[in-house]
Amino acid sequence: MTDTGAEFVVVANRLPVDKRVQPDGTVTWKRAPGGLVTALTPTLATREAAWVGWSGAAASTSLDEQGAPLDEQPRVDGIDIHSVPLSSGEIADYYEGFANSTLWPLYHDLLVEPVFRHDWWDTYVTVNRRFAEATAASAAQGATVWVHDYQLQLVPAMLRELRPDVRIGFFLHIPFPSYELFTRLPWRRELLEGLLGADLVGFHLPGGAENFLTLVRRVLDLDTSRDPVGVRDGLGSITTGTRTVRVGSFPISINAADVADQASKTLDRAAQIRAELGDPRTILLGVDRLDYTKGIDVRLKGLEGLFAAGRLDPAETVFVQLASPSREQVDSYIAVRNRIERSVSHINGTYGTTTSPPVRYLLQPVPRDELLAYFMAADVVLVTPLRDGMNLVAKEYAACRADHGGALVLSEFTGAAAELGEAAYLLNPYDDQNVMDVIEAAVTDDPTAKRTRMAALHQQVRDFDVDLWANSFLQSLAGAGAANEEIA
Ligand SMILES: O=P(O)(O)OC[C@H]1O[C@H](O[C@H]2O[C@H](CO)[C@@H](O)[C@H](O)[C@H]2O)[C@H](O)[C@@H](O)[C@@H]1O
Ligand SMILES: Cc1cn([C@@H]2O[C@H](COP(=O)(O)OP(=O)(O)O)[C@@H](O)[C@H]2O)c(=O)[nH]c1=O
Repeated sequence: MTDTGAEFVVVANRLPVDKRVQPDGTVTWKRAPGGLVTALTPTLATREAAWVGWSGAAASTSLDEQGAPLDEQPRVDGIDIHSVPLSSGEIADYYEGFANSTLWPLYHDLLVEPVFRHDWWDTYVTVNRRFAEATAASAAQGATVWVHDYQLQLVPAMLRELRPDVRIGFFLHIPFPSYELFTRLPWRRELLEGLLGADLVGFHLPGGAENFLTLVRRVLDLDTSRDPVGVRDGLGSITTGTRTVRVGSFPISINAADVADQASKTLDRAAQIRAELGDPRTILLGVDRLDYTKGIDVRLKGLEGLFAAGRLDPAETVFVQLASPSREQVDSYIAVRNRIERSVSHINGTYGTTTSPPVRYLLQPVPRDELLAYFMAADVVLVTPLRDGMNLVAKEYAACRADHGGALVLSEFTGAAAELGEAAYLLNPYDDQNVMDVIEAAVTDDPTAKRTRMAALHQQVRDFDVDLWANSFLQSLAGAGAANEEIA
């Protein structure tokens, strides 16, 4: 970053690092897990960049030995970090409240009932303004600013007011709902107007982009394009005052070559994992944040059904579920955790022995190398969300398997299904019978057929990687920004 600000600024709810304050007051910053962080790391490595976000902890007033405030702007892995402080009340009302108890369930097809509270909305506005102000202070003249996700939908308009000179892109990582769902929001106009501060608004899938165009047309009465939106191409457009906001579909991906390379170094550990699990005939694997959207209970129910019907032998099958704790103070997350843990106990109590339970469940974040070793050890990976914006786990598994081993079971209701659906074992998580049939097929299918499918999956993620995602978005943003600057 120069003295006058960074040329490229990422703005996201989460920093790509976690802040830890030790009992002696020492502060350390550690890389944090999560899809967005994983996806953007390679892009940032090639740019002089700043990242504005929240550390994940409540703001403290900790002082160093000289009585000065602890540094909230470290440089980590070559990125200038600008930490936006949130109080514990703001975490409750903005993050756990409006973001994850209102918007998250509403945008994920009402899998749980969204809560609409005006005090949460007020805090969402306050926190979005704080993010916009921190961004305005960190961006160089004419910088490119990339705002991410549902937690920050008001930032584009707030930032444009503070800094009309910068180019603003916004990308939504979760599904964008239909008119019928979105218009339940008492603040529907404000959220749409917030997004329209951007030069380019991006979604994973064309369907999200088209929902947005429809909403802007019907709620705000603005002129929009009506043609179908393409993938990385065929942008939609909205005319607002003298500006044109472009709207597009940019499916996120991963650094597949890097994942394949790292995975190839984990083969000894993968063999050890198989041995530690008792060398079963089949290892099934799930890897998720513990979220009700991920359908962890769907796969447990399917597995139980297959054991009960004698279609899979629990003595020869181990299902490993790696679950990373998430949003642990939110009621719906406490409820899904209880449901999953009851189901794991029930299956192990019914179909296991004291020495070989068929389900192994870990409620801890798993480091990357260990995760890749599990992918290499697994015969089948189960990705069964009821709804998911993309799902990078599915793409990471495909990238790992350069050996064309294993099989991917994938829900139709993930963004990833749009690209991987033909070669994966696709299932409908709402259909019990289909869940059992598809898991059974992925376990028992002819090995040659499985290898053909995995070869296609692997090639897909190699061809459409995260650089393509970032470059296509940023190129479209440059075009959209330049067109608006010409008019201004
Ligand atoms: O920050 P948290 O509350 O701990 O949640 C972690 C992230 O979850 C969501 O991820 C989404 O983005 C992925 C990458 O595009 C996508 O594959 C996945 O389908 C989405 O659910 C959320 O959107 C992020 O903001 C969170 O940081
Ligand atoms: C459970 C777990 C996951 N990871 C990594 O986190 C991301 C998850 O991304 P995805 O798009 O599948 O879903 P969300 O963003 O969570 O909604 C992926 O890169 C995983 O490899 C991890 O590093 N450690 C974990 O324990």
